Amino acid sequence: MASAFMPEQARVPPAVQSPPPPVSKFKIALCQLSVTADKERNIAHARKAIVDAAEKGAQLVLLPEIWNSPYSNDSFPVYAEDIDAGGGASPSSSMLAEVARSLHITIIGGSIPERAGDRLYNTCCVFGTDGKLMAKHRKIHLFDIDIPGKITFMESKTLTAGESPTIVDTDVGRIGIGICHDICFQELGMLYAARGAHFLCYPGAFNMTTGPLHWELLQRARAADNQLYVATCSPARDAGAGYVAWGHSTLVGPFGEVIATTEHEETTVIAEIDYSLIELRRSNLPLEKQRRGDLYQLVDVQRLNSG
Ligand SMILES: O=C(O)CCC(=O)C(=O)O
Repeated sequence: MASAFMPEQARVPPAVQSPPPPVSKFKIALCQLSVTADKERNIAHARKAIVDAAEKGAQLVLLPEIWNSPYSNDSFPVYAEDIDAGGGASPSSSMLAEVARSLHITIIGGSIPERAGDRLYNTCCVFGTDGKLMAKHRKIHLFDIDIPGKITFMESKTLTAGESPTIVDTDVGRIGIGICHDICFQELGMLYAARGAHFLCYPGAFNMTTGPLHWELLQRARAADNQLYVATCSPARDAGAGYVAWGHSTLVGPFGEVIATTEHEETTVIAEIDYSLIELRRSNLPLEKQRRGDLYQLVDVQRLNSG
């Protein structure tokens, strides 16, 4: 028999309405970069792609997961940078801060291996138009997979999982950040939507096994579930690399529609985001009003714990 009883800890504050976005329309660039073993080259190469994207009108630039280093457990400790140390300890994030400030754009800086004390994280830095570091997201769900004969990879061999969801108010809207495998967990996307996000950004590097099946499916699902924009950005594919990335960086709109995408070569996808579509889709199909909060609820643990 159905019960009306709702345990105390499942009573969460109501969802936050998305605040009016600071811009209604803007261009985003997804820089699907080639990545090599040469870190200096990777940094200069990323800078050039960002400058080119800004020249084409992009106000928000998204980079791939692990764009300054090969994606491997051997490389993470070697390429890791101490983002908080200052004084040139993180050439990758210094470049992003400088270019965001000089071009007056918002950058979601993909991810790089981060060193913090004796731990390593897979970390995304968000820079505002003044070049300030606005947020740092450490990948919450580490990618451990074992499909014999196809793909085995254990991020947990070297990396530590982040402990916090990351949502950030930028000049181009309220953005929820996830890194790659974080996209598989729908609760995180729902949580960001419940906290008023307009947009979810996932730097990612899916592979040749899960990429064809899950990459676009998950992006469209997160967008359609939550009626907001979703963008992903992958490294370009290098068939000779130890880890072969799927590519296919994509922007999805709030009806689950693919707005812009690409294949696996190096390129920059530039597309327009129109936030008025979020309201349109939410009034066409009012999922939030139809939701049966009397039967099930998402528990926002952080909001519960903060009283
Ligand atoms: O979830 C997947 O299938 C791929 C995830 C991944 O490649 C990653 O987290 O780096």
